[in-house]
Amino acid sequence: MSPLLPSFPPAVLALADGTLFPGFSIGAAGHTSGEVVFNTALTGYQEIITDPSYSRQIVTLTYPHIGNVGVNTQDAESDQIHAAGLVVKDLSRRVSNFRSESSLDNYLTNAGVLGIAGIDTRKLTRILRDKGAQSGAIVAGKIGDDVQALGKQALELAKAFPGMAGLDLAKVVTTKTAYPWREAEWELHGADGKPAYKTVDQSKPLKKVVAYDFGVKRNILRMLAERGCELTVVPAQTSAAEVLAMNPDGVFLSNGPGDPGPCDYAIAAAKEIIEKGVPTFGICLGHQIMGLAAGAKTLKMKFGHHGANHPVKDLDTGRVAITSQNHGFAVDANTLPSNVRVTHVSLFDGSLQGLAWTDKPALCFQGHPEASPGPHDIAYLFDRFVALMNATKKEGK
Ligand SMILES: NC(=O)CC[C@H](N)C(=O)O
Repeated sequence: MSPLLPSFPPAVLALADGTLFPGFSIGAAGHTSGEVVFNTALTGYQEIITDPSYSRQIVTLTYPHIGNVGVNTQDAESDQIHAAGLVVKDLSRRVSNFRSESSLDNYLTNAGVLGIAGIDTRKLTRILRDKGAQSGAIVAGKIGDDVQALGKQALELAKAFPGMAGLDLAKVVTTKTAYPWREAEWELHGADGKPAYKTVDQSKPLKKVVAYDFGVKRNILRMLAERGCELTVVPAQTSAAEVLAMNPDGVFLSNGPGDPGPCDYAIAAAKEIIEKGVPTFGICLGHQIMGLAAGAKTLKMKFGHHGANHPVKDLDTGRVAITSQNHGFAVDANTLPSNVRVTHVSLFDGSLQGLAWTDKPALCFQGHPEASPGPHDIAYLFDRFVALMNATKKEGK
């Protein structure tokens, strides 16, 4: 075991295929299970584990040195850690960053979330890449605990986790009540190095946007607000009638965890809103829900896309964008109706990345244009949504 963490209690990660990875417990003690996925981003561990789309997933970070910049209040993408567990190679023993408020280890512990360090994440990633994402579990014990017994328990839990297919988690992680959002992007400046948040610029023509929260990341809301959107964030199960009664200029469907297939309430709402001709934009789970609303099917990918370096081609401009990705399901390109066209494809595996409706003001993207973490190459999709709203005559105006 890694000599770097001699004073940490033992923990074992088990995969459902029977592979055991003994390591050291970081964060909370106890046990957790979920789908084990790997993320190849080099930065942004705090944004990753607080992304609600990771609910019920144990995230392996392939970058080997994690925790060195600590954690802070501003970089959380939601109000809690959503990943079911965290797997790293080396946990940085020192935290050094002017924005750091706490260590990753403490952050996990305070949130009651388990992590495991000292794992050969390259070996683990090769298994997940070759066999596909699979169920797994972490059991974290106390110093002196029998590692074999921990492993046995972890394997039982791993085998008992049913997998992500069929799981509707959007309605689990969504906000309970609607709320307004006015915070725009932030900048780092000032002697204290604290971020300064901008609010919606009232001098620009404002757009009223209703945002469905299926597990929304804050930076999406900020990037929409930055572009003059006054947002009302609504629970996942809000009906189309309620949304349309707000007379929005546009509707946004957020990212979120789980399988899009069982989200029948959201698929029905998206269908009605798109058919009404209200400009609609979806990201990740929102994109999948829009695809299902159009009559297409979704499929489970072998190991999905989780990272911040995924090349995606814009078929309209021919330009390649390096994008952030986090999804395990995808819209099946072979099932698209004739009024929906493919706008973006992944240059890693050719899978479908973006859609636009030919007869309605609607578009959606499988990856994460808000990045956080990741490059901003594809942030122009937010501008396209605003342009769609500008080009669409609102009923009654
Ligand atoms: N980031 C997301 O919205 C993920 C969507 C969906 N849960 C998937 O895994 O494909």
